[in-house]
Amino acid sequence: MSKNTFREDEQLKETMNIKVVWRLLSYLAPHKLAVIKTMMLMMVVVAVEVMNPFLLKLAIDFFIEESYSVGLVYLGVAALTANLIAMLCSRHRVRIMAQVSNGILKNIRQKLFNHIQKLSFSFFDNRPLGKILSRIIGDVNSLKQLFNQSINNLIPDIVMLTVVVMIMLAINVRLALMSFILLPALVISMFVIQTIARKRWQKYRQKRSNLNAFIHEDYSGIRVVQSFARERHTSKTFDNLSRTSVSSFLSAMKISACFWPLVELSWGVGTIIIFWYGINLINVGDITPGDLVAFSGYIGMFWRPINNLSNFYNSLITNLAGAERIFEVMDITPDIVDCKSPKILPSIKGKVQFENVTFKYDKDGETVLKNVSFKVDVGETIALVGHTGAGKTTIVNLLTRFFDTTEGKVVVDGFNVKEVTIESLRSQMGIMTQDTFLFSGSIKENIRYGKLDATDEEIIKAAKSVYAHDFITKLKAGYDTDVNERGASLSMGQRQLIALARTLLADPKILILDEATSSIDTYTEMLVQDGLKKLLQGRTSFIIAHRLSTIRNADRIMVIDDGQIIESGNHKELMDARGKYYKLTMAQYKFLKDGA
Ligand SMILES: Nc1ncnc2c1ncn2[C@@H]1O[C@H](COP(=O)(O)OP(=O)(O)OP(=O)(O)O)[C@@H](O)[C@H]1O
Repeated sequence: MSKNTFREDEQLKETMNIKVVWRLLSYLAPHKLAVIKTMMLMMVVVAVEVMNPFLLKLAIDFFIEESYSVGLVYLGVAALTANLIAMLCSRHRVRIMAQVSNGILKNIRQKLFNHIQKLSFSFFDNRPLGKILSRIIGDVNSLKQLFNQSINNLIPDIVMLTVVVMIMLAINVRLALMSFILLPALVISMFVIQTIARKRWQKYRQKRSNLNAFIHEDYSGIRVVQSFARERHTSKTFDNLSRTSVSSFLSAMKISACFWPLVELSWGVGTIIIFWYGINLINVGDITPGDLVAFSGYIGMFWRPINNLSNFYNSLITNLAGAERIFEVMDITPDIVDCKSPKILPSIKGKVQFENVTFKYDKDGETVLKNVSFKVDVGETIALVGHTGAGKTTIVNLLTRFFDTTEGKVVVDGFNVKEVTIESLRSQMGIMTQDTFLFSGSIKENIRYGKLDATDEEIIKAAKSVYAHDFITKLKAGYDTDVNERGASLSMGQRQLIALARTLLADPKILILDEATSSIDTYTEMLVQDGLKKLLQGRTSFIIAHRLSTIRNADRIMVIDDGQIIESGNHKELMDARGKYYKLTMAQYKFLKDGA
């Protein structure tokens, strides 16, 4: 699968709108009580609002016409009290719903974050980090408005509309039917608009995601950008992406903006029709003037929820694209998952066996490992050497189950790695890869990452064993020195030493060091090797290194070439055999000698 870059739009699977909506609504389930409470509060508000025009009709048709001022005062006081209560209920409702909608967003974001963390390397390999961030932050935020509106307006507006329609029908059926005359045309136009708008909002979210991906990539590679003085070039790319994002937004907005004028036009025309028709009905004695005044109050209450509902519909269309993108990621199943009834790998000794392992990264891709078999005894140190791209890292990727074998099996202490839980397997392995990643925080915190409950003494001991202690204590704040994001304030070699201490602190039974000391100077490496020798005792370890002096003392050296083990033995045996290992060693020796 080719990597989706900032240059390409992410493709979404078509999902039915209604399914996405139901799925979104299911997040309301844990907040049932709060929603019911809000609805009850809203009922009070709706009842008072609906009552107001009726009180006006009473005032006009009875108290004013019959000059009964005491009744008018009572009516005024009752109306004022009812409206005050409604106002308090409304305030309380808004507060509850703010809590509910924020709770839902937190829940969705947490779920998405946890899910993405479990996804396989291929997920991360195939899309830029900026696009992933765009989903966790941008798309989840876009749901906020949707939830706020849906809870605050949707249900109350539907209730209000139903009650008002019933009252209008009760006042006068013909007048009421006249009010609904424009509705079918409005619904059809809205449907047409939404079909176009949804596509446009999807496009906008894709373009925004591309922009995020580019910003993330550019800032991550800022050293390369600046060292090649490519700032003008990247600014131009940014400008292009940003323009595309803005124009896709404007294009979507243009169509969405048709919603409100349409509703307002219908509202205006509808009101004119009612007054024209209502006056005719008064003239023939079908309704009283009070009925028409009350009706004109209800007509406002009829169109306002319709306006709100159309706003909600508009916001649903606008933000549904965000929800679709969130659910699409949630539905991706990791390539590597626990089998149906996995065993917990008991505390291992460290015996490893590869049985006829064949592997391809992609189904249709190249075969990277070809029928590889070997056995490693408890405590053995195995070195994997070979040309770039020969398949060394792939072997340890299969052992740690970052990928699954295409054929054959990988066995640890008699257990097929596919049949045990991933957590019980990986928690007994210490893996240090080429890209030494340090988290923002202090050196101490970074080393402690290997064992979260480690004491300061244990941390210092681990650092001492890899000869990191000396340079750490020379730093201004010692172990409390901040390493900045990704360890930017340290040299590559220093970062590797810290990562090495972190891996060793975890006290793994199987240790994997993939180019773990490649950036450390030869002298320090010699010291580190010395320290490692003691630490490797009793542990099975796999060491991958291009610098062959690093692995000279390994119990066994396996030479990988074109996905196969072509030589295996200790340094002396392989040198005596004068095969590939001998050639590689001599070539390196000559290179160093010529360079000296
Ligand atoms: N995630 C991946 N998806 C597809 N192909 C991959 C992936 N990782 C590695 N490969 C391919 O698999 C082959 C073996 O890669 P591997 O990383 O195992 O080599 P290596 O011997 O460790 O190389 P190096 O010494 O450069 O680290 C290479 O041809 C590489 O292009």
